[in-house]
Amino acid sequence: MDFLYTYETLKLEFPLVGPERARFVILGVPFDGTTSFKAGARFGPTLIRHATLNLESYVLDYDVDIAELPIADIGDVAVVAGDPRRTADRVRETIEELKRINPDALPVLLGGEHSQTLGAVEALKPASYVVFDAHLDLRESYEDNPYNHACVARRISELGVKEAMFGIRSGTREEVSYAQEKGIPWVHARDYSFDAFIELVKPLPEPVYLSVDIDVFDLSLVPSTGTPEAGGLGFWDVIKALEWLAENKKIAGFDIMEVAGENLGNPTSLTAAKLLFYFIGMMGV
Ligand SMILES: N=C(N)NCCCCNCCCN
Ligand SMILES: [Mn+2]
Ligand SMILES: [Mn+2]
Repeated sequence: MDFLYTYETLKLEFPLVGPERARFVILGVPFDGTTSFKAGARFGPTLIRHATLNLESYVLDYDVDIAELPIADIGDVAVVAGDPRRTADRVRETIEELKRINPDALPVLLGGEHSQTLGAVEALKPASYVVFDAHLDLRESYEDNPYNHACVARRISELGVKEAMFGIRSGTREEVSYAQEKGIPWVHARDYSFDAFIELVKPLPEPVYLSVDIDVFDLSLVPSTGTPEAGGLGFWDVIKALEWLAENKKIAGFDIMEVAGENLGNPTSLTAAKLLFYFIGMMGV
């Protein structure tokens, strides 16, 4: 099966299936055209796939070997350099193609800038958007571009998708007012607790699109990301929250975004790869 806009990349090390038969379909989005601080998100998908080589496919916690699950990797989207909107259109079209041949497929995006989550949300039309992020991403526009990574949650909210945000520790006064005006709940990283998480996600309508901007973690875990911020969440905080969602909500799609760097095996990619295996493992139980 060929997709219009994707090309082949490094694969995971265990046997994969075709996208027609897969339950999990990995898609890389190596875009970093609007990155404002640290470069290198274009290498995110390759870095994450490479970092998986370090991991056992058996996830101890769930007694699940993800090598036995039907996973496809359809490669990376060919980006339109410097154009987040046209690249996100390609993400949307690729996911639409995928859903036509396999309506049950769960897209798993590896990024790449957070701007590209918009394309996945447009394709999947979830009722809710749950995001782990250091940043509110609610700007009307940033650096003259409404499709900049710093605006993605704003664009998604304008689609009428209900949102809830966790691990936040950066935003502007305007973003905070917008969240307040629209009733978008968010939990500051320093106030984060599992109970606070449950309280906000329980009432959300399904299906839920789940997005992890890797910068939600404390920067000691993820130094290589576009806009790193001190004071973030721990690895198990996020895993525990995802486990609750996997158990209690229908998930439309999942992504791990903003992984960057130029060195194979960097800590950020290892954090992202571990998160990827845990997510597939918990969904595969
Ligand atoms: N969603 C995001 N990653 N937002 C952060 C955008 C960059 C803000 N830099 C502001 C620097 C002011 N000196
Ligand atoms: Mn962020
Ligand atoms: Mn973000």
